[in-house]
Amino acid sequence: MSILRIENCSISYDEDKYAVEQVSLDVEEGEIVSIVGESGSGKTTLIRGVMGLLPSGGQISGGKIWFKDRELTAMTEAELQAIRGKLMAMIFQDPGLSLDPVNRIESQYRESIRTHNKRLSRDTCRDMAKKMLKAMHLTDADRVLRSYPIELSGGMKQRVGIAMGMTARPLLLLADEPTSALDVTIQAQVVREMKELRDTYGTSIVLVTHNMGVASYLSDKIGVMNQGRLVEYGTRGEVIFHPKEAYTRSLLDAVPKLGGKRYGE
Ligand SMILES: Nc1ncnc2c1ncn2[C@@H]1O[C@H](COP(=O)(O)OP(=O)(O)OP(=O)(O)O)[C@@H](O)[C@H]1O
Repeated sequence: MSILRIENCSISYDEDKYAVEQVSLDVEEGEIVSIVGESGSGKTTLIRGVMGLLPSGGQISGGKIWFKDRELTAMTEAELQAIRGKLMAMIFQDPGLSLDPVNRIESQYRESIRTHNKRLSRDTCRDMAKKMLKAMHLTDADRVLRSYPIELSGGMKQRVGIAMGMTARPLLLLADEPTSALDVTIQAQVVREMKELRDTYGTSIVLVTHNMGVASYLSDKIGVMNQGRLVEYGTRGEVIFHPKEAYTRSLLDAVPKLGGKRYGE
């Protein structure tokens, strides 16, 4: 069954220009879909539109978005809020920005869990947090929980962000460039850990990235956006090895080769 279905969706900030134009795509249960494209191609706008979190001035000007059998584009803000964070979570590019610098990780984590489960005890919240932090390979979870954000590295903060997003076991995780602020080695680890989370919990993931290498490693399907349009959409194998569009080929050609190979095959 589709977890996310986007049908002919257009999103605009100005009346006469579309940031996203007539995009349609399907994300199945447990599937990882990457949306690739250059800066300004509309990737962030598309996933913010799915979450109902467009910046002011942005609006869905056409089409429909479905989460399972419920139409998101017909929901009130209160209905969307009930879904956000619980069934559908979003992770942002800069892990530092979503954490409050003056509070320890544990209290922020607890607050995020209690948004949807008000009655859970401190101990229960702590156990839930520790379990998910360990799943993200933060082995010294106690120390992480005691820390302030400034005491953690960029990679650790991003793992905390992903763990927090995953604690409610959402069916869909939307991740906007979740690794691009990290250095290359840490990036590869975090990407691998996201894949493990999908394997463990069956979460569908939509990943926005400008990095075709990351998309190729992680995805079941890849969508390519150019100037607001989804110009290519298919399985990883189709898009990487048999791209239909010259634009996709140009993105593929830009991926650096490692040991004469680009995609580890
Ligand atoms: N808050 C906003 N107000 C007005 N226009 C915006 C706003 N946010 C984005 N846009 C415009 O919408 C288009 C798509 O931008 P978007 O940020 O979705 O692209 P992107 O592919 O995610 O780029 P990046 O990789 O740089 O984040 C661009 O033309 C951009 O200028």
